[in-house]
Amino acid sequence: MRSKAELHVHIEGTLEPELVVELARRNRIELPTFDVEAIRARYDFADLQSFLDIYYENTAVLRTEQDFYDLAAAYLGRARAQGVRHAEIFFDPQAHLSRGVSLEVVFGGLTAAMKDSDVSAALILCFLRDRGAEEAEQVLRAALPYRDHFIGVGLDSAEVGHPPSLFRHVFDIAAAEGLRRVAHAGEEGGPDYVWEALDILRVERIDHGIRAMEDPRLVARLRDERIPLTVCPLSNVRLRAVPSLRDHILPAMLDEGLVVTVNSDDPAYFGGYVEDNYRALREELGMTDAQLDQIARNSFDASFVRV
Ligand SMILES: Nc1ncnc2[nH]cnc12
Ligand SMILES: [Zn+2]
Repeated sequence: MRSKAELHVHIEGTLEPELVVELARRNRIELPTFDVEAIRARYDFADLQSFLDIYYENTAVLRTEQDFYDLAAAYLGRARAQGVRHAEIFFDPQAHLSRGVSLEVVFGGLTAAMKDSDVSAALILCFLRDRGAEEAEQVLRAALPYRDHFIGVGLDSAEVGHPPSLFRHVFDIAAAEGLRRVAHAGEEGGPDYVWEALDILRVERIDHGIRAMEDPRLVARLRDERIPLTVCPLSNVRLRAVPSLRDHILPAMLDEGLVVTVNSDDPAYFGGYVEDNYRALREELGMTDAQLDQIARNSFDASFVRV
């Protein structure tokens, strides 16, 4: 199996139904069902928002440092089995702060699991764009005492209607703190969101970015500046950003000379971890070993931490 880095995975998106049930029992939280197959049966999504509704609902079972430890330890173990040598992991502090779970608990559990793993790992703090720029700035300021625990900031959650330009100021603060910058753009939103992420937020990677392919000038910019794109093929299929894997634009992105990487996004929800994405590209899209080798090399070139 190829060694690879994973650059686009949300730790909350690695919460498998089995762990949802275990943590709900441990924390005495009521669930609509304790049947893991019934939970999984709900994972039939019409679009990004219908997924996010369930994703945030399930995070309610994460309460204690031990819960965050168990979540990250489970992901790192699975990632290791899929050839991941290094992971740059997103987390959504607002999804926890809003439930009364402190940053100390979140950072404590995640970083302890990272220390105990032999997979190299780093955290990227994501702002929930649908909660606005003011709250994003509050979260960043609250997280600065934990500055040593994360390497960068990102922008996720419901894309359309929440353009990157709204977050200029908080990304400026992050840059001044020496934090790396990424943003989800061009997943459901158009190429204009990718332009804004580059020009206004000064991001160093684009998360998803598949719709950038609609704008030849943007494709040229991404190629010329070697801006990496963290593409998530199984996610795009499950969230209906593309009709099927066979229709995915990823091979064309590679042909354009873009620095494409392949990632799992929210593997507990989308039917596979990162190697499962590589395998699907080979089996369903007929991508060659040489193409997949290039993608794996790109993942190390595009990572913020050298391994
Ligand atoms: N694919 C995705 N897009 C936007 N926000 C997310 N949060 C978790 N997964 C996401
Ligand atoms: Zn994502």
